[in-house]
Amino acid sequence: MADQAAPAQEAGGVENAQTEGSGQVPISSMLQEPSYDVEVQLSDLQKDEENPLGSARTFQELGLPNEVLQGLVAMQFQKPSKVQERALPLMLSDPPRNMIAQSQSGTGKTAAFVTTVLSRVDFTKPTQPQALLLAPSRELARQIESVIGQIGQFVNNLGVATAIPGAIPRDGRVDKPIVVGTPGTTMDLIRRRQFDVSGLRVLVIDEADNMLDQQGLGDQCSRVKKMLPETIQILLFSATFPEKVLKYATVFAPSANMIKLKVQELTVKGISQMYMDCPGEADKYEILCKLYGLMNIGSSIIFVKTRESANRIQESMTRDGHKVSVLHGAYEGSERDALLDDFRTGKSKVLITTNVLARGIDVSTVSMVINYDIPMKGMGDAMHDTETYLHRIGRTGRFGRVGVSITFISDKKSFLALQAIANDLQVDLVSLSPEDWDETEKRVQRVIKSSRAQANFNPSAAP
Ligand SMILES: Nc1ncnc2c1ncn2[C@@H]1O[C@H](COP(=O)(O)OP(=O)(O)OP(=O)(O)O)[C@@H](O)[C@H]1O
Repeated sequence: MADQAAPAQEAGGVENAQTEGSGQVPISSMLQEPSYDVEVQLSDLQKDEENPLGSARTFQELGLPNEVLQGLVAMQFQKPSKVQERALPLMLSDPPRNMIAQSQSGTGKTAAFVTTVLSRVDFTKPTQPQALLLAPSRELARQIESVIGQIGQFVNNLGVATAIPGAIPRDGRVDKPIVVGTPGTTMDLIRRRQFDVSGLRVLVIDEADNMLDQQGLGDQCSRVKKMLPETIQILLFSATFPEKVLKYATVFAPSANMIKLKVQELTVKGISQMYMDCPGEADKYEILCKLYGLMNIGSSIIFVKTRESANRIQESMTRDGHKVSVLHGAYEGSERDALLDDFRTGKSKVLITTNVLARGIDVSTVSMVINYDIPMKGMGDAMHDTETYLHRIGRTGRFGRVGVSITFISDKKSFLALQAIANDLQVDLVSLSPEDWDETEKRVQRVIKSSRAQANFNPSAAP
């Protein structure tokens, strides 16, 4: 069976999310001056106990194996973030206990579960799969593989297999201690007996709310789990856990330790959330080009609803002299890999994509995210999708960086949807007007400049 990581609708959000857009606060009344401070450096943020990056302890105090510690030091991780500090001791305790952990986008969840996996695996058995990590897209699986390679660079016999389409030949075997994959391919490999799961001791599910969603990947993940040893330690991670999915998560990972965020903690302070009030749908394209024409933005991502509109916008922007790439689920795996690699290295700076890249992708140079189409979900796109909004804007403002998100609204439906999202997240949004480009430029450039300055200030947050 093929992976459902890139469905035709490219809906990466949680279909069953319980989002109550009840209170009616007019967006215009939420207007505020953006506040960010370039002078705040990562080391300062990490001293702040209230900050999600802050912590009272050091990695050395967490009792990690030496070679893993060395890897963290080599990555210039000076201190654990809050989720790392709190989750690591719980995940590493004996006997192993399940974990459900929520923490804001870009606060180091990946490093937390990768560190756990590297600490749990017995590398003297280099051909025996012992840890399985599942992610919703091939891009995220490859990224996790790369983080394992970095944090695990001093581990003897480190081996990682990727269970993504095309990676393991039909007659091949999964014979590495760590396996990272998408659920469909992983399920196929287990069923075809190419993947011996009997020695697995840890299962990590990243973007767990999305992965356990019964309308999407939930069925595949449940099937995979049924084939694994009953005693396996289950670790579920995400920036969002809507109540309904959380309930199922507690069944999927019974008796789990839990780290949860309050609603007002969901957003990352460094992301300056703005919206562009476009006169109509037909004006959005021109406004987008004007934004890119006026400003020197650096790396940015433009999220649209469908593959077709992604292609259309890319073709038009290219014709109009902008250098932009497009990535979505219709591309072949190897093309997708090359496109994202080019974006990571800065070879391409503007990426137009769908929800397939809404979650998890970590490119620290991204200073702007555009929601060209506001994320919606449900039959006929009837409902605003707060979770996908949060994950999309979380592609910027990573680990103490600042960034800007601009959501385009063009009619009553999109206006109300954004209002409901702002209400769900209890955030203020800054209004941008296509009538006043001087002001727009000033507001956006201020954040972009801060983002650049910050990258220079702060070597450990630099790409
Ligand atoms: N303790 C640390 N010190 C410094 N940088 C860190 C630390 N932990 C993680 N990072 C860096 O922060 C960035 C974001 O981390 P990561 O991708 O793990 O976030 P995440 O919480 O998984 O985000 P998302 O919710 O988007 O999946 C990465 O570039 C990572 O290298």
